[in-house]
Amino acid sequence: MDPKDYCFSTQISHLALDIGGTLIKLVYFSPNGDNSQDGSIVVGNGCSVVKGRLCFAKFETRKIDDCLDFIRFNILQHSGVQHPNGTTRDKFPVKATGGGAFKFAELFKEKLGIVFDKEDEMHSLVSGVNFLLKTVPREAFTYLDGQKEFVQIDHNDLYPYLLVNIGSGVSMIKVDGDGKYERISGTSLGGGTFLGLGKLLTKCKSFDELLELSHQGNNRVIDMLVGDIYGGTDYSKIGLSSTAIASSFGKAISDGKELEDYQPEDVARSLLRMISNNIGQIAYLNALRFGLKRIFFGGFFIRGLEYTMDTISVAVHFWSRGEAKAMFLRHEGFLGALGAFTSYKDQSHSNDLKPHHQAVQRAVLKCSGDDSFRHTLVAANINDGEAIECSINLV
Ligand SMILES: Nc1ncnc2c1ncn2[C@@H]1O[C@H](COP(=O)(O)OP(=O)(O)O)[C@@H](O)[C@H]1O
Ligand SMILES: CC(C)(COP(=O)(O)O)[C@@H](O)C(=O)NCCC(=O)O
Repeated sequence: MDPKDYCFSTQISHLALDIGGTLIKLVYFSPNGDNSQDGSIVVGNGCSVVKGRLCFAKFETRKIDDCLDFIRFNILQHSGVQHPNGTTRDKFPVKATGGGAFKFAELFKEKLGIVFDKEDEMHSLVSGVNFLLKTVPREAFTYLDGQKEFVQIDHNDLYPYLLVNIGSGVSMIKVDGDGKYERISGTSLGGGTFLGLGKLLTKCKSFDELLELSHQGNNRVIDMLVGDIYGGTDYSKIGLSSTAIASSFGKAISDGKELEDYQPEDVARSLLRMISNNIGQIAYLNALRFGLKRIFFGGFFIRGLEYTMDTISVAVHFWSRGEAKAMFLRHEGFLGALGAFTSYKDQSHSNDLKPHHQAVQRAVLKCSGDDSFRHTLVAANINDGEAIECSINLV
């Protein structure tokens, strides 16, 4: 990882982590160098506004030591919170969500002197999506037939919607407003299944390698199509074309082949299609249960991959007969971390802390066009989303 890809122009003042089953996601605020001396501009009511960027990074959970090093060297020491000898000089409030906020709490305390301020995972996911949809322009888009189209979000007509977060596993949450939500379903066949089965079946070592393989593959070599069963014709009476998948991996039962006889790229393609299709279908069924027309898909499984988004969109479109719409998010993998970040506003104010360690107290991540601050989106490390220019209020 090259430090130049991250935002370290000045001290990092706020950090939120989402520690999941597969990946650790980080969102941190890097104030601009052009703020006044203490990094802030006073705007009245004892409130100061700091301009800067929300930056994003991710690590594999199994390589948690890399994440600890990153935080130690690039955030704590860089911000003067920790001496190079490891002693911690200041309190640095860190928001944490995901299962790892519990599992690794002791480790972070022991290695970095950080005590997590824990936020609920579902709550954070919902806060993250609402924040993105309400404040970041051109965040949500549809993807169908190779066409990406940004969706204009009407703030007065945002709810209800279904959020489908595809991480290691999949959570489906009906969202009715800010902090108003219910987890209505889920499935254990998620991104972890794709990666886990993919590693076993293709011997590839990483998610990126598996995706790369899937690009080159042809799922029809392994999937049993309707046409394979119906002698090349459609089953039009029930609306199934001859090219529709009748049974994922179904050809493998009759080909008399071993795993080695299949090309790994075809296996990867079939697997990606199976997982994406299945999630699209379960999502649609849950949307139907509650009469929801809009479905937002998040989680790092999607990774902006056209084939994945197309498969999910087609599944939703097909099963809902065009009634429901699948939508995707540019910061798809950072929903939980962003949600945890926005929860800084709930913290109580402490006068003892330096400005850059103060709690963010108002509802206060302003990126939208209707305030006086510029909100250009800045390209950053393409693997880790895009930095978001914004300002935060310190009270
Ligand atoms: N670089 C990567 N390494 C591992 N898995 C990745 C990577 N990029 C995307 N993924 C996919 O994203 C999934 C994890 O998504 P994420 O939303 O971070 O879930 P979690 O919170 O459970 O870690 C993985 O199971 C895998 O399918
Ligand atoms: C347990 C989890 C919320 C953890 O979140 P994750 O780390 O997978 O993002 C998620 O894996 C999940 O919802 N699994 C599906 C369980 C089920 O409903 O069958």
